[in-house]
Amino acid sequence: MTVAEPAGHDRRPDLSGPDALRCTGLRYYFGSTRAVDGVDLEVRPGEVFGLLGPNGAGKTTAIRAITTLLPVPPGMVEVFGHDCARERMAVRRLLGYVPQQLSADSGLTGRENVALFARVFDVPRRERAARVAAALAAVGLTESADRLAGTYSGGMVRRLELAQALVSAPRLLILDEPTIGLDPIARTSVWEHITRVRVATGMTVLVTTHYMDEAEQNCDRVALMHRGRIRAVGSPEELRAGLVRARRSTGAATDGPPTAPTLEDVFRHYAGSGLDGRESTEDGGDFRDVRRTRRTASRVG
Ligand SMILES: Nc1ncnc2c1ncn2[C@@H]1O[C@H](COP(=O)(O)OP(=O)(O)OP(=O)(O)O)[C@@H](O)[C@H]1O
Repeated sequence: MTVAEPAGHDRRPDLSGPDALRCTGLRYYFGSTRAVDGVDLEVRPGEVFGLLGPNGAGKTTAIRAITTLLPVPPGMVEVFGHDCARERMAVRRLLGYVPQQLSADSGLTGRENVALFARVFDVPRRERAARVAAALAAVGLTESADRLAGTYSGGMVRRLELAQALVSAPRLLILDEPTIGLDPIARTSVWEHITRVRVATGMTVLVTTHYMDEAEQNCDRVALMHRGRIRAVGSPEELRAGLVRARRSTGAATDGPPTAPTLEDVFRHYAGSGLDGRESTEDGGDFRDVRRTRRTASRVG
């Protein structure tokens, strides 16, 4: 597969260089609401890293700080060694960002949507057409490239937005809930394309989700976030093994036949509530999901 990338782009991640992302005591408060409350995080070059948490955990706020859309003091966020506060433009050039709010224009074709991003991100004029075509091919939209985005299905719109983010050949691709509101087949398809692009380019991927099954299947490591704080970090296997050890040490695993813990169990252990936000639905978790799904539907329809 040919994926849009600059000449000389090394497909293997440089593990000797700085972390793809480093957050040190990252904080962001909206008035008295501590949306992000002292987050330390390292994402290694080339990994797919999942930020997991229920509605309101602080994932989007953290992502907006990382993408320089919210101002944070120097020293809190670095992308490939560049400080988000001091070197904002350098950081932006390294990032591809697919926000939760849908960003494709339904009145433009798929190709025009991606071309717009190529212009905004200063892809050299003579490379643009080839890079746009390669980004569309990377997400399986070549056949539909000249149709209006307003005629696309929800999964196709999400893939189009992925192509928009890929056309500038980012080193760190950030996806905020990339599969929210999609049916299981479309979710699988979006993930297949993310994985193929990652393998083809060696880019680092940071993704937020509250779908545990997606995190289990697609992330090398995950951070469990709850009420603005990171409660645990590791590969899904490490986190599950840690819970088995914790249960053994407290004697909790001795009753009945052993059951392999899920990431949901791990999250409950560290956060005291489920990743599905069941305990937080009273403050609107379900409503926000419905609202988001509607937003997706209205853009697609
Ligand atoms: N613009 C804002 N003004 C005030 N409070 C906000 C704002 N944006 C987010 N918050 C609050 O900050 C907290 C974290 O919200 P955030 O959207 O970062 O969580 P999240 O984990 O991304 O949730 P979701 O999965 O629902 O998007 C919540 O309590 C939320 O109500």
